[in-house]
Amino acid sequence: MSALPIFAITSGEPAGVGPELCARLLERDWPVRLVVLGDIGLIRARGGKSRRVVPFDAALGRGPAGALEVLHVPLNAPAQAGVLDPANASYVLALLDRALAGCQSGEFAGMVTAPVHKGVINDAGVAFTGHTEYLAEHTHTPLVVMMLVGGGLRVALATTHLPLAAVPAAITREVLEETLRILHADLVARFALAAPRILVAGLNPHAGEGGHMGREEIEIITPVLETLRAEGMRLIGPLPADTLFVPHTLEQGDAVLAMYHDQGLPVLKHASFGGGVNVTLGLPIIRTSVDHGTALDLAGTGRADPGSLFAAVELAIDMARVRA
Ligand SMILES: NC(=O)c1ccc[n+]([C@@H]2O[C@H](COP(=O)([O-])OP(=O)(O)OC[C@H]3O[C@@H](n4cnc5c(N)ncnc54)[C@H](O)[C@@H]3O)[C@@H](O)[C@H]2O)c1
Ligand SMILES: N[C@H](C(=O)O)[C@H](O)COP(=O)(O)O
Repeated sequence: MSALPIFAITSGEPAGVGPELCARLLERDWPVRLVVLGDIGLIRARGGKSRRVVPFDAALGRGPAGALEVLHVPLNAPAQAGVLDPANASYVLALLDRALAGCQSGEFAGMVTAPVHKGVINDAGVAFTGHTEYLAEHTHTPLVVMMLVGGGLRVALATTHLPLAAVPAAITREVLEETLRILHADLVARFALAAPRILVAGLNPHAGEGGHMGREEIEIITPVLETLRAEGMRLIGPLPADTLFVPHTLEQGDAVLAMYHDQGLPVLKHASFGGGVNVTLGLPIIRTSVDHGTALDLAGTGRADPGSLFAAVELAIDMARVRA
């Protein structure tokens, strides 16, 4: 029997829903080998006593049938559901570091991340804005693109986790052009779209109303679109963001590029929360993630929906196949 590709699943913030959602991966038969990274005692405790949770054995070509394999990374401090503890921030980051190292070495075919709590990592003294930026930095990738997939939509972002006041200055011609190049290239290479059509949002209300409500569309966005169209990219915009997401317009594109986090993600999450997937484009590895956060209010209750984690695993597997 040939060895199965292994995908690493980081279990994320130990006070959140990540550990119990990872334990629920047992509910399905997967066509690949899944290895959850986390404290094995925590995964067992949050998954319920009857769950079969076993240590990961790298020497095996396949994991034991009907069991969930855990690559044990010890907690720094006991974890209590719903209660954040900065003492475990370095544990959360160690999960990411181990998964990334495995992806880079070829041990893992990709990584899927359960949610982390950005605030508690910062409270522990580590500047952290998200997996997206962390993985970019730790793979020395100058620019990556966050894209969420769900509800029949693909929504990518020109800027990610930064204060709204900092958004306009962050959208330079260089950043926008490179963002569109990454988005286009990965839609081709990882989503099997031969000639993707990308709907590009404006930044300002009504896409600036001809310059009367902001000039970024005229000075930044339109010149970049013209440059890239001349190379053959199929780009539509800049479009007013309020009507970009109406069905008639969405039908004309394969993906949307929104200018900032809360321009694009509320629409996507309204359409698919609990079943959406967050993908990092432009990385040298495959990384997908859930569309939700740590849900501290649900942690330990067993009521959190595993749908987004399942969809994230499925998408990572699909992306690996397209790429292979
Ligand atoms: N992929 C990630 O690591 C990721 C994604 C989003 C948010 N976050 C982080 O999570 C933390 C909490 O964020 P938030 O409170 O804004 O969002 P949240 O997604 O944790 O919670 C928002 C609401 O959705 C519910 N919810 C979340 N996941 C659910 C699930 N699986 N099943 C059923 N209901 C679910 C919660 O109970 C809550 O009512 C923040 O630090 C945020 O930055 C992390
Ligand atoms: N922006 C994401 C969302 O709203 O779902 C989330 O914060 C996670 O981002 P990272 O994948 O960078 O952690």
